[in-house]
Amino acid sequence: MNLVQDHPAAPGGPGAADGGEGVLRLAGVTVRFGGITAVDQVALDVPSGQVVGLIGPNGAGKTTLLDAVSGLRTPSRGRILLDGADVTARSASWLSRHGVRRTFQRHQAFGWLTVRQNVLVPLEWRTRGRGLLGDVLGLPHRRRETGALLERVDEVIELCGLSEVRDVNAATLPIGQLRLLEFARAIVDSPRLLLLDEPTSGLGRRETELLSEVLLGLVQRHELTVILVEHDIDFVMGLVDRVVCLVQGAVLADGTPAEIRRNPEVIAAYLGS
Ligand SMILES: Nc1ncnc2c1ncn2[C@@H]1O[C@H](COP(=O)(O)OP(=O)(O)OP(=O)(O)O)[C@@H](O)[C@H]1O
Repeated sequence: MNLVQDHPAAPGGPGAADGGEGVLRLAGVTVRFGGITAVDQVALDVPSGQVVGLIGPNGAGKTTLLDAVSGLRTPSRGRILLDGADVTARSASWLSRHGVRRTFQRHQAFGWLTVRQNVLVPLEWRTRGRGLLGDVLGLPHRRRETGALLERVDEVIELCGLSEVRDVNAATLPIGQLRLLEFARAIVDSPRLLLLDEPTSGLGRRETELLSEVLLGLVQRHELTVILVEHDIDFVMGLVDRVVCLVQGAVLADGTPAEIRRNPEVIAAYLGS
């Protein structure tokens, strides 16, 4: 089974609506919480295979923007297009089945499941509700399908340096391995668009390097499109093609890492001298 980016396309097909050519297009996306405008008319086109760093001070709206793109929060105004199709009102589960996967600042692993079982969970939908763990004991053709999914799970566990703790309950893992598990869960179903919310927080230097290597490998091999929210500026700048700086919900600057590093407004608002 080829799990690499074989998600159903968004209805309308690639580029079908509005002439959208990028994987993701944000048009005037605004998210309000009562009187607070957390995201303010953000417009962004992200082409396939691009790695975008989303930076900005605390409270700038970075996580809220990821929430909107991943379907956890419906924008108050504006539109979100995926492969040219309007997905503004789509649910998080619909978007995840169509290749939009994410991590969270606080990991979402199930503590009572092993690492392997945790990494299986995002693949459950591919069994059409039959129950993946139950399939292991099922009919021969089901066992073959399930075998391919388990192979993929073990491949990702190894890629993320978690093989030694594969059968350990997640609750007993240190924070660094929990973050890597969160990352493994986000990539196991071969997303087209990967949204990472501060993936290096809690990681040691070696783990950060590992994450960076795995991410670069995925981007190079599979044209994975990534939006990365991160405060570790060296990590961001070394990894991304493009940096977008948000301040008070709005885009302050958008450019290459080198352009952003020397942008006086970004330096004043966030980077410092
Ligand atoms: N559920 C909510 N209800 C009300 N206000 C919220 C909610 N979530 C976020 N906010 C507000 O929206 C603004 C943007 O918050 P958000 O968490 O998106 O910022 P951020 O850039 O991700 O910050 P950080 O770098 O600290 O994670 C902040 O003013 C925050 O207090």
